[in-house]
Amino acid sequence: MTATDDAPAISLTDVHKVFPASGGQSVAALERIGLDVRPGAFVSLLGPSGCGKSTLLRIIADLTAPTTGTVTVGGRSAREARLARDYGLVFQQAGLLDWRTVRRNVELPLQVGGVSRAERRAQAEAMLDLVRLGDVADRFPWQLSGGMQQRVAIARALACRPQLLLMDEPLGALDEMTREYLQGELLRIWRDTGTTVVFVTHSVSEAVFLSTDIVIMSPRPGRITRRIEVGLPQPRTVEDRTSPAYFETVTEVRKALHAVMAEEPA
Ligand SMILES: Nc1ncnc2c1ncn2[C@@H]1O[C@H](COP(=O)(O)OP(=O)(O)OP(=O)(O)O)[C@@H](O)[C@H]1O
Repeated sequence: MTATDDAPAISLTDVHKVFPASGGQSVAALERIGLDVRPGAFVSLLGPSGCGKSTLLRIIADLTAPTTGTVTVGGRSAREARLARDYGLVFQQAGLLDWRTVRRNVELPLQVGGVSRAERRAQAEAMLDLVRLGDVADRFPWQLSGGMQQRVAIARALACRPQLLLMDEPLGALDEMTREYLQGELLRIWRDTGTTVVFVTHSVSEAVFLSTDIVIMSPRPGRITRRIEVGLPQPRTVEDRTSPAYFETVTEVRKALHAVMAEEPA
């Protein structure tokens, strides 16, 4: 489970992804992607619909193979990292099993990995405490709010103590208040665990509040056009959302996105 000490958490070199499309055509979903992510970073992928954010995340997770190019996760191939359960995944929908209690949902990846009953119970409880849901461990997912379900999904993704957390619009389906609350919670969990995070979002304000780095992408073909380091102080708090530095960064990111949109054919 240990990565090579000074290896980047993720490294992509000259990654291309072409999907077949109807009528014998093809879609260049990603072109010439080069990206290094340092351990402990919180990197957001931001860009208009269809620029390849999810495809990039899926390639890092080894759920999709790149057409060409190389991907390493913690110094090993994406496949080796997947087999070593070196990352956790969270999607927009929590995807919990309704017939299993919250605790047994969090235990599932440990059970699949052959971890003993006592150990997986202890680990699930630690993760539920981390997301502050220890008191609902014996309930079923359908008895929880959408925000609580997403917190269970985060606990499940962290159950194997991965070095990397890959999140595809994990807060996208939640109402604004719950979303803001969970952004704060996510920052706390990121600090407590030291996990590297790659986070797909459409929200500029969310990306600025959460990230150490924002990667801006453009579509057709999907490319990285800019990387913006977010210099806001850590640890961030709700008050940071009203600071001049926060608004300056939001404006900078918005301008970078507008530049991408301006290149789009009408
Ligand atoms: N399995 C697939 N087969 C064919 N084309 C695909 C497939 N998956 C993605 N694509 C195409 O690749 C491009 C990038 O898609 P992707 O879902 O990665 O973009 P995205 O930036 O995540 O979009 P959104 O913000 O709308 O979720 C799009 O043109 C999409 O239609």
